[in-house]
Amino acid sequence: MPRKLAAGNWKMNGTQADLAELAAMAEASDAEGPEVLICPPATLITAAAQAAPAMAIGGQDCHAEPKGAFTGDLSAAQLIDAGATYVILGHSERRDAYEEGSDDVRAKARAAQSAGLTAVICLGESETEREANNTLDIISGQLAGSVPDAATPENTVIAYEPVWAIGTGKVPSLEQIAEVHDFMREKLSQRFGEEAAKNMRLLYGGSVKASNAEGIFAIENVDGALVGGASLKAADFTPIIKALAAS
Ligand SMILES: O=C[C@H](O)COP(=O)(O)O
Repeated sequence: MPRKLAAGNWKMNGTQADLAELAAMAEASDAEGPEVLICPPATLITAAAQAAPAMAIGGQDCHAEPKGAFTGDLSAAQLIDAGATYVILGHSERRDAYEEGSDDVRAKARAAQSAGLTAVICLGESETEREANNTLDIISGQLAGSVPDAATPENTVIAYEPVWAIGTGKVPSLEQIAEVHDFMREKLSQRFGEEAAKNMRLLYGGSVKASNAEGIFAIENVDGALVGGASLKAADFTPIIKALAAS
């Protein structure tokens, strides 16, 4: 069984003053428990890595090219240089706002993995797609299109994040989460083999809170969570880490 992962995505939130939260979160991280990852804004990666050496630190995006004239972008090697070991790719906020398609996500994931980062590749259906009963088709397409052929349990984590559940307080039923996670595990198994698929961590993301974490973590193919709003404060994130440790 892979080591579980409690991941926090701070999105465009946080300044130096918020690093104090990391120290409190780090107290809930221990070598026996789940791995804890925080992906702060890029401006805080180095300081976060120094402030919380027991936790993993990640970026929220990277460019597919290793360097060049890409104003405002960051390469995978630059994230590593700053102290990151993970990078979130294909988050729906980037798929939507920057029109990133699965081909773009796969190219970025290849660059990240080649540089030595673990890519947290996000997928998820919109509310319209869910209502039209297209969820599994969407997941299948995004999984096939976004995950590089060189994916391994070490360099890849998959995060299922229904777009309609992000920041809304709406959460799929436990049966709906289980259905998608079982489906992803099976698809990964067909492509990468049973052993690799079993060890590739599958996270659920979308309005995870202390109050719903226990139920979500009890689902067989959920290996952790990608948490947005509830990862900003130790008081909110620590109970989620503890629920994962207890699952
Ligand atoms: O990356 C995290 C997700 O977008 C979930 O965000 P949320 O926990 O605020 O719903």
